[in-house]
Amino acid sequence: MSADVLERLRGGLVVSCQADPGSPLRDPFIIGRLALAAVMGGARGVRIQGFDNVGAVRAVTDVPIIGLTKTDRDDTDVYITPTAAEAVRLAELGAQIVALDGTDRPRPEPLAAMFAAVHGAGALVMADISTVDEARLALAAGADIVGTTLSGYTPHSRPGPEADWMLLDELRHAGLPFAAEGRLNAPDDAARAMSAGAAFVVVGSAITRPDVITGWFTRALQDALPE
Ligand SMILES: CC(=O)N[C@H](C=O)[C@@H](O)[C@H](O)[C@H](O)COP(=O)(O)O
Repeated sequence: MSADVLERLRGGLVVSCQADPGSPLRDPFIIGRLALAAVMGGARGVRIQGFDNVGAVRAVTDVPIIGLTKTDRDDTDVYITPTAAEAVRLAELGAQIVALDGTDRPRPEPLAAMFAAVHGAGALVMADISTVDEARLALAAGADIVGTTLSGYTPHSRPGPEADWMLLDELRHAGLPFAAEGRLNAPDDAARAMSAGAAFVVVGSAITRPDVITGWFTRALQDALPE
């Protein structure tokens, strides 16, 4: 795998097509349809969670797939692709990029070994980080790109209803290659992230979680009701 796949994504939108436990969209056929709709709208790539979903999406489109698993484990807070075996399986199923937790939290397997396994399987590594220090460490350990995915989701990163704009600035000033991901909930946010130096932008909820989007609207209506 060459870095060509990153060039295909550069300057473009990646749509994360995921359905959480309990969602009526949690079905590989539906995830495949969401991915096709995203491609129809101009997405350069898709971010897909789970083996069955990666397989289903690979069967219907050849756009680059960023694959990941979400695995709840008792021994660690790391849940995005926590093991090399999962990472390699994603690559075998057709993910050209494997996303995995690149935070500095205790993890079941060392980062460098996981990166080597992904590269050995012919895929690239997107390390999902929550701070600029984690980005530095992950890139030094061999990640091909970092994603701001986990900012706000670790105890030591900035929480907030908005994207972590400060982290984007820090990554740019440090000269580190990054994808912007997380709480980019409007086209203007995506454009701002690109202007802030992102190689590409990943949007999930605002495009593919209708339950979440509906909640934004219903809450706005409730707030607008007269007392
Ligand atoms: C923190 C975490 O587990 N993020 C997940 C990573 O794959 C997804 O649930 C998000 O939808 C994705 O990162 C895109 O973000 P947003 O949905 O905010 O556009």
